[in-house]
Amino acid sequence: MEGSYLGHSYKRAQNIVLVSLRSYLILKCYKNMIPEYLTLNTGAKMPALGFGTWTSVDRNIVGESVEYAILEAGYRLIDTAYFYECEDQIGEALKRVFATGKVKREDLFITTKVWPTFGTRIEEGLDRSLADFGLDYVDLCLIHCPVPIKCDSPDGKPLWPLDANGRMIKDHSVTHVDMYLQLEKAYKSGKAKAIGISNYSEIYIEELLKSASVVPAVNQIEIHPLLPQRKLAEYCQSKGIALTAFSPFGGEGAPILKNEAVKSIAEKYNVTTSTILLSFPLNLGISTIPKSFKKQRILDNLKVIDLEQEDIEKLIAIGSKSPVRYDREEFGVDLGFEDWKPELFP
Ligand SMILES: NC(=O)C1=CN([C@@H]2O[C@H](COP(=O)(O)OP(=O)(O)OC[C@H]3O[C@@H](n4cnc5c(N)ncnc54)[C@H](OP(=O)(O)O)[C@@H]3O)[C@@H](O)[C@H]2O)C=CC1
Ligand SMILES: O=C1Nc2ccccc2C1=O
Repeated sequence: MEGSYLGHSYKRAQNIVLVSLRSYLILKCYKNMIPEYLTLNTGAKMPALGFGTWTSVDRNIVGESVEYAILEAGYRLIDTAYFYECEDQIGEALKRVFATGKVKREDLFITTKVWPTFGTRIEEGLDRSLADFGLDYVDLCLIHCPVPIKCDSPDGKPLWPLDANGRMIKDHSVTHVDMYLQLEKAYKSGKAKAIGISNYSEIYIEELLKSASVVPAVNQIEIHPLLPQRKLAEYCQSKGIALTAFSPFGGEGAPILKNEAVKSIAEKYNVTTSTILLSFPLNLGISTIPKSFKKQRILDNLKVIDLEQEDIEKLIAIGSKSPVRYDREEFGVDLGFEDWKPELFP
């Protein structure tokens, strides 16, 4: 009796172990569908989900938000730019983070962007960011956008010089290809472990690749269900250029969180709409960098899930016919995006 009882409990234990092992393996495969990192064409691993830092409303709390995001929430990628005018605050935050001894420089992936008022002095633009950070290298440095902007002052300001007609003043003495070739020098000097581009459409990338000796590691562009940019994304991926989706919620005020079609997919999975919007690029192998300076949202924005193929397709369909671009800055040139509508940029 005792023997059979022991035998029974042994079998039960064995079953429990087998079932647990099977669940673990299923869960492991399931979890693995969303990448934790993207491997760049340099071989470096870039965290797939990072922390955005651009704001026009609450710049005074960028530093403390970055500190919280790294130390309390566990973000390891910080996305910033000279244009955001907060890199000094981020530098101070990084010093506080390193002083805890819990996170080291090599645990973090810092992305910055050189603003094109430094069109003829790209390396100097990067040096200014490095000085503000108090770092001797960044993990990724991007040309912020492919339109050189006129500037005569050492600090690259004004960032958005306008002529008497309110048009942004371009610098015709330099091309977007020249800007990138200067960035290649910074890469070769080790100040940027990887280099890339931002706001580049296919036509600009084609031109760039004819002269570049270093294929951009990343193109950072606006991507979300209302602007899926599938053709550009697939083109970049075919060239070994990883993508980062900016404005995953549609930018300030997070307008896409109110989209009914996205909401109904969130209901199906019993998750928040923000989880769906962040899971969307990740399920397509695209990294993303949501911005929030609110503690609970900083934590919430780490929640992502695997989406079924039919839902990924539903999300792509939302903006495929009539894409909506929220980042509508007027550079005075056609940036060559498929959804470009001149009337949006009068
Ligand atoms: N390369 C480029 O040209 C560009 C790059 N970027 C980068 O991409 C990052 C992200 O894009 P961004 O334009 O900031 O916009 P996002 O799409 O990340 O949206 C930010 C807005 O969403 C709100 N928000 C964040 N999380 C939540 C949540 N869980 N629930 C409700 N609201 C939320 C934020 O408010 P709150 O802070 O109050 O939570 C803020 O108003 C930028 O910060 C920047 O680093 C952005 C634009 C252009
Ligand atoms: O995050 C950003 N917000 C912006 C607004 C205008 C131009 C560039 C950017 C960014 O990179």
